[in-house]
Order: sequence, then structure tokens, then C-alpha cells
Amino acid sequence: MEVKARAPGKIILTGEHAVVHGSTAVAASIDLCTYVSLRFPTLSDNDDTLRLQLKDMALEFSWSISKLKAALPDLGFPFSSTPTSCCIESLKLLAVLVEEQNIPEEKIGLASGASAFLWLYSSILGFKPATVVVTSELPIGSGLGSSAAFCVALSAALLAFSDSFNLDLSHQGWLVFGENELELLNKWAFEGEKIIHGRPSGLDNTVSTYGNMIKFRSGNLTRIKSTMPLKMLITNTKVGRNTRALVAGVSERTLRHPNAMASVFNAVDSISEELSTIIQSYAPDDPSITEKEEKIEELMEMNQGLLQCMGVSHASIENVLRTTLKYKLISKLTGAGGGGCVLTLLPTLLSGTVVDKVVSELESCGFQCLTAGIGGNGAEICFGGSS
Ligand SMILES: Nc1ncnc2c1ncn2[C@@H]1O[C@H](COP(=O)(O)OP(=O)(O)O)[C@@H](O)[C@H]1O
Ligand SMILES: C[C@@](O)(CCOP(=O)(O)O)CC(=O)O
Ligand SMILES: [Mg+2]
Repeated sequence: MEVKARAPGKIILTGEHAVVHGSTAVAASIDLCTYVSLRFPTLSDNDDTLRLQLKDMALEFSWSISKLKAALPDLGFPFSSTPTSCCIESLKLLAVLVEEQNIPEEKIGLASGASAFLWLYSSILGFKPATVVVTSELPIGSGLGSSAAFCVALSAALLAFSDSFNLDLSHQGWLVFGENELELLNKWAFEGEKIIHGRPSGLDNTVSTYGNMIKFRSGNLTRIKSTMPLKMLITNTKVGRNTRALVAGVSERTLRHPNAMASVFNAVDSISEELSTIIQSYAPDDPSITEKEEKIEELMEMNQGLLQCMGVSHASIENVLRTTLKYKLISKLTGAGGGGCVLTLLPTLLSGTVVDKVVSELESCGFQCLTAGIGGNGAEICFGGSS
């Protein structure tokens, strides 16, 4: 029996970083996904190994089940309908198991993903031999939420085999989860994100789980229903960065300047609230679409200024902002910043020629442009591995 799960990446329209400190953020899923397939060996395979294959990275990790049992004596007792956090002691034990896999230095960022894998796997399914294969359409570590999509898709595949999920195994094609399943899945994925990010807000795993567009504040989500045709150009600066370090940097700045940063976070909160009001007030064929787009652009510009105040912009991001501004287009970083991806609003009346020109100028700077569909399904599952 094989199960395949997929979960989308995301863009944050407003509110990254501030959301970690209790402000509102608005985010939407994109139609680029991470896929996880899970297969158990048959008795005749006589295989006692847990394997994690990261296909795009050409990496395979494997642990014998007896080794996992010996190394993690306190883990492997599935499970709990209540997701649990990985304590510091277990984190250290997981890190040793990952270190033994000798990940090449240039791919060492994947170590936290491998630790999150071992934690989620052993907590949800215990110590059982299996092969887990991961592929992704998302650039890794670029602000499009690959870490959350990985944790959501992985948790979805694992939970499909747990007693807590009541799924129709005969369903053909991709299956959307029910509300109770989504809630549990989101909680487990958040535990994985904690291992990768240190102090995540929960925004990324929530939008990857539920899909579409959401408003998120202090762990609570509000689904945004909108027909507004939002088109964003996504530019990957290809400057590598690490969400954990950037989030920690903002927290340190907040400790140094608590009052000033509280005002910055407060301003971001108002920006996200206003953005969601504008998006939700759109009616089909709204004659005021241009006016609404101009307001969104202004809010994005203000949010970018506040992200600069938080210290998470980067020369490459500023370069994208300057380049798009030459074409009167407004941009802001998305995700943790420090490099990674930048969003540019493409107004509905903008001509295709201008888009082509701006893309070609950005690409001549060495950046990579993508246009992804915004808002679509969240996590889904497929039995039999045929899709
Ligand atoms: N497909 C994947 N396989 C294994 N680990 C992954 C995968 N996608 C993401 N990760 C983990 O998430 C990390 C990147 O997360 P992060 O720095 O938050 O950037 P982002 O979430 O914006 O892509 C990677 O270094 C790795 O540890
Ligand atoms: C910076 C932050 O707001 C988003 C991080 O997104 P990403 O990992 O860069 O895709 C952190 C968080 O909300 O947990
Ligand atoms: Mg991330």
C-alpha cells in the first residue's frame, strides 16, 4: 500500500515576522507543491530500514529500525491524538542520528528537515520500516514556505496510516481532508516547523494545510473568501538565507528596542487588517479594481519599509524593488527576507509587454522570475500512488 500526499507553498502578502510577535498577517497558497510518498515493505522484502529519499537533492538517508530504537529510547510510542513538542534532549539525539548520515556541507541546511522527519515519523507511526520519497516544485529556503509544505505533506502521509484519520481508502485521485483531520494535521506540521524554524508563528503550515487565502493572528486563522484577481510576479533573488536566523535576528532587535519594535509590529497589524478588508470588499467586475490595486500597492510599500526597520531586507531585494519601480510597479519581500523571494503586484490593466520587459530586466540581473497561481487547495492525499 502506498500513499502520496501533497501540500502547497505560499506567499505572504503582508505581515511576515510581525506575525511571530502577535500581529496579523495575510497569506495565500500557491500552485507549487511538495510531494511525499510513503510505502511500507512487504514481509517478503525482509527490510528493517527507515529510508528518506530527497529526490531533487539526490540524497538518501537510512536508519536501521534497531538503531532508531536504541538511540531514541523515549520515542516511538505512537501516538497520541495530541501532537507533542520535541524536547531539547530528543532534539540532540535526533541531530546525532542525522549527523551520522554525512550530509555534504553545501546541503547541510537539510539536516533540520531530516530531524523534523525523524520526529514526525517516530511520533506518529512509531518505529516501522518504510520508504519515504520527497520531491518538491518549490525552491528550498527562498521564502515560499518549503519547510512548511514539507512538514504538512509529510504529516499528511503519516497520519493517513494512523488511527486518528478516518479516510475513504477507495477514493480515486486526490482527496481533500475534513475539518477535524485538517486541524490535527496542522498541529503536527507546526511541531515539525518548530524543529526547522525555532520559533514559527504557525502561519506557513496553516496556509499550506488549508490552502486559499487566510488572515492569521496569534495561532488563529480566518479564511478570506475573495474573487479579486490578484496577480503577483515572484522574483527569486537566489540569495540563500535561513528563516531560523532571520527570525532570531528580529527577536534580538525587539529585545534591544521593545517600544520602537512594538510600534512597528502594530503598524504591520493595521496594514494586514486593511489589506484583508480591501480584498474582501471586492465584488465581481468591481469598477473600482484599479483604486483597490493602488491601495494594495501602497500597503505593500509600507510593509516593505517596516520590514527594512526590522532588519530583514537585503541588497538583492532592494535591487528588485528599484528595478520594478522603473516600470511603476511596487514590490515587497515575501517570507523571511534576507534574500529569497520578492513579490511584485501586476495590476489587471498592465500590458503583457511591460511584464515581459520587467521580467527580462530582472533576469538579466541574475534573478529568476516565476508566476504562480495564487490560492488553491491545501493539503491533499492520494491512495495507491497512481496520481
Ligand atoms: N523537500 C524538502 N526536503 C527536506 N527538507 C526540506 C524540504 N523542504 C524544506 N526543507 C527544510 O526546510 C529548510 C528551508 O526552510 P526555510 O529556511 O524556512 O525556507 P522556506 O520555508 O522559505 O523554503 C531546508 O533547509 C530544510 O531543512
Ligand atoms: C518570517 C516568517 O513570518 C515567515 C517565514 O517564511 P519562510 O520560511 O521564509 O517561507 C516566520 C513565521 O511566520 O514563522
Ligand atoms: Mg520556512
